[in-house]
Amino acid sequence: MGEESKKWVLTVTAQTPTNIAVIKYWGKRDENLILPINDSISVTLDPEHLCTTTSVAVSPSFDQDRMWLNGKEFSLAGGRYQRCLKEIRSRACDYVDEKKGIKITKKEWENLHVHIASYNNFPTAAGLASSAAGFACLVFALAKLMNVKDDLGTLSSIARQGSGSACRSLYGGFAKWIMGKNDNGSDSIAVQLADEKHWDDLVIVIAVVSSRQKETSSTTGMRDSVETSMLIQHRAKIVSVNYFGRNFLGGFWIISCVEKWNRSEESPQVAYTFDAGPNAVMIARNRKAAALLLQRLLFFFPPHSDADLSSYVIGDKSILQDAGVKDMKDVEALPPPPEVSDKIPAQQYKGDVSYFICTRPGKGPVVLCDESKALLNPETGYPK
Ligand SMILES: Nc1ncnc2c1ncn2[C@@H]1O[C@H](COP(=O)(O)OP(=O)(O)OP(=O)(O)O)[C@@H](O)[C@H]1O
Ligand SMILES: C[C@@](O)(CCOP(=O)(O)OP(=O)(O)O)CC(=O)O
Repeated sequence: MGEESKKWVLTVTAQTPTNIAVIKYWGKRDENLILPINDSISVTLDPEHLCTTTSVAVSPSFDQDRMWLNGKEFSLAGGRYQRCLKEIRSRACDYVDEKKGIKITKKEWENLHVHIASYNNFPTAAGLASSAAGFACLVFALAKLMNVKDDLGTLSSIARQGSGSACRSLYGGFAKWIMGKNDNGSDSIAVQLADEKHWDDLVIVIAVVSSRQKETSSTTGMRDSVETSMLIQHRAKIVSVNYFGRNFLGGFWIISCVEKWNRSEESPQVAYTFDAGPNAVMIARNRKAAALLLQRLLFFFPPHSDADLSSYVIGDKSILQDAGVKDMKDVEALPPPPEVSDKIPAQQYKGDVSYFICTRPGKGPVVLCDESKALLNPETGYPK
């Protein structure tokens, strides 16, 4: 290849949502292929509030595959990254861009290196499913770059090999990861159950108790559970006992607040769930329930007095308006919820929650055409 022809760079940028499981994946029957021991179901969260953006580039001038995560170079040596790259490369198709004079044959993709730059707009490895959005975005962006023609089900089975929960992030709305039966994992794929419009007034409120990196990863946590627990089918309990760790109390008081309220109503208003960490995820059946929930949460878990409300409740702030809370004065004026007994003064937990994220079901992966959103320079293929 002449020096002139080494100059071209081809890039694609994609954005992919994260997801929260309502029926959890917990435990693998195959650690390498990442095959689960049960089906799982999740809600995809609105990428406007929580998402990964990944730019990928290919150029004959690159001499190795490289990745930058949240601005820092990140090794691609791990087996999970290598497997995703290999699977996508093996499905690459001929690509022609006559205007730019680029022609890449299926065979040539095998020897071309890629650059990857990714950014999570939320804390990484803190129990907010960064690996789910991250691997889904990596696989989706690479598939677009390499002109892969396979369907989303196949892409989900590749993302699964990066991180199990990632396979569900290939779809908007509500997704199911079918565990499958085959030893080679070919039938362990995710499917969409319903799109994001199916239940469009569902509101998800995440109490971020700690955005520090987790002390135990999901991978290690579920391996320990499978190896040591005879009660894996009761894993919800096991997760809470083993992995709340230091921030256990924040999560515990949130459960207690939600339970008390649900019991006082005719039917449950809010469901709650935890992934492998202390952050509580609450799912309100509609906006009215979400506003009432937020009033309760802000009453029991007010921010420190010097905090700024707009950074304490982030995401879909319209729920704050529905709750009638405009500023810190409104937070301080919130009365104890009616289900709290008049005789015992309600206990409040100031500062126990770092912040709340209000969000809703969202759309699946998209390609971003706006050049300003790209993380790699289109001329050089290096981070901007
Ligand atoms: N944008 C990204 N692109 C590629 N890989 C990512 C990205 N973000 C996170 N990861 C990978 O995921 C790992 C973090 O996954 P981990 O399961 O420990 O935490 P989490 O996904 O944030 O939490 P959980 O899965 O328990 O909800 C990172 O170390 C990195 O390898
Ligand atoms: C508690 C969970 O969030 C576990 C997620 O585990 P990961 O998908 O992060 O684990 P690996 O497959 O080892 O990468 C439940 C769920 O998302 O279903």
